[in-house]
Amino acid sequence: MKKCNSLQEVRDEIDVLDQQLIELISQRSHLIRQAAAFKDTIEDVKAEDRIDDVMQRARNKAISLGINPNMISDLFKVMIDEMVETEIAEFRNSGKF
Ligand SMILES: C=C(O[C@@H]1C=C(C(=O)O)C=C[C@H]1O)C(=O)O
Repeated sequence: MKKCNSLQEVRDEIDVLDQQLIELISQRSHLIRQAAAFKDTIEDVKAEDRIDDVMQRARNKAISLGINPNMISDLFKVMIDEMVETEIAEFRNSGKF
């Protein structure tokens, strides 16, 4: 991680990372929509076991990086809840439901 020499430099670095985070979340969101095409039921769309795996992997990664796993769980919960809703809408629009 880069060592910054001023508050402005810190903020500039944060601003760049925030944009990258949003771009990654956007890419994730587009992938989630594609998943609907490979599913047959609403239970498949929700895939609770897969959510548990994703959450556990995210928590483990947070712990390995020394950041609070509960913060990551909270962020992922908001993100996944929203994305599953989007996938359900995509699934319904596909006419399979
Ligand atoms: C993308 C999927 O669909 C849903 C979205 C998930 C996610 O946001 O990671 C995980 C499981 C499903 O609830 C999937 O089944 O992999």
